[in-house]
Amino acid sequence: MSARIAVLGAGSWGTALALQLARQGHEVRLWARDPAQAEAMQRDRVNERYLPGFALPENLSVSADFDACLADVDRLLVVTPSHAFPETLERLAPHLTPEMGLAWASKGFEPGSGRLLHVVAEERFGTAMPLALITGPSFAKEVAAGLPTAVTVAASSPEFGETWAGLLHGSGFRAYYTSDLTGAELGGAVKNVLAVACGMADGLELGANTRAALITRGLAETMRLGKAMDADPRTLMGLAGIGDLVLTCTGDLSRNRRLGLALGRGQSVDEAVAEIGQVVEGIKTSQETMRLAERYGVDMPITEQVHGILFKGWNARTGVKVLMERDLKRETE
Ligand SMILES: NC(=O)C1=CN([C@@H]2O[C@H](COP(=O)(O)OP(=O)(O)OC[C@H]3O[C@@H](n4cnc5c(N)ncnc54)[C@H](OP(=O)(O)O)[C@@H]3O)[C@@H](O)[C@H]2O)C=CC1
Ligand SMILES: O=C(CO)COP(=O)(O)O
Repeated sequence: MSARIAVLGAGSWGTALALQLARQGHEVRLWARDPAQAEAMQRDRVNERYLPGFALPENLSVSADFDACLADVDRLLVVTPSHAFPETLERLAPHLTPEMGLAWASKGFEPGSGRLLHVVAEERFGTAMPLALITGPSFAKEVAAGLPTAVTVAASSPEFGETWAGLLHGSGFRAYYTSDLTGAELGGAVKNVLAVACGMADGLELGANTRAALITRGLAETMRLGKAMDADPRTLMGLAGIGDLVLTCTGDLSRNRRLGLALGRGQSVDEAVAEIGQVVEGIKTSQETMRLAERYGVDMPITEQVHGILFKGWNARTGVKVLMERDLKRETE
């Protein structure tokens, strides 16, 4: 059944998900915070700034009027960068009802506290509010192009997970659902930090063995954190974990991987971020992941190196040496 859906955040991912929902026959209202951008998108029927080349269909409208976008909608989906998630919740609060429920597709933690976004939402709206996160290996450009993609919807109840999977599912886009919000959020956030590490190794031309080692040992440290935070390990072995980790560590569409590549080739963080011109979640997420690692007493050496390189002036080549010279240990501990 077709629904009226507000998508809040008109970057590359918000636009691609709005397109996918519109393809399924829903009436989609996309909110852009910049009035000039909203006007240009509504007029030219394309998101020239964040997702050029994909025509917006008639059943997708764009506006900078937040309240008008949310008036009388059946469902709403937040797709801002994670640092804007708490303020977006405050703005949407007067419109939100338990019948509507809250969904989001941002990947990251609350800045300054490291809290998972579902914990932030639960604290704001209570445990009766249905919550769902859309995550998994999904580059916006490929979804917009209609290339086959599989994601997972992690939700506070199987019914709400199935609802969102049903809204999105179709036209070569396959949506699974799960109830492990913690595992799904950890997988989607920490992989951005690990993609910076893989990009750096590739920028330094360290070869395919290094890349495979970083992906595998990166998964090991994510699983250690997941265990400490009661995530289901099967989630981290699925689309939200290894799936997104492999995509982001190896696919050059990844902004996090591209940041790493630039750093490995000797560019500064500021230069690289300016050149990418879009959100690079791994930067803030490296800080918050270190906060979580310390809070839960979990060893996360790759994350620690990325964080040190981004924030403390550590050297990327030295970082690899430090990782290689760690004490001998069992693989599976
Ligand atoms: N792109 C992708 O392939 C995927 C992205 N994601 C996740 O989706 C989230 C959004 O990323 P993405 O769309 O790619 O980012 P982009 O960099 O493409 O776009 C960011 C968008 O967020 C808007 N924005 C920035 N700050 C705020 C704010 N405070 N309030 C409201 N809007 C704001 C920007 O508006 P303005 O132009 O006015 O600055 C812009 O429209 C991230 O968490 C990302 O990890 C997940 C899966 C795939
Ligand atoms: O999350 C993504 C794909 O699943 C997008 O990754 P980047 O943010 O690194 O571009």
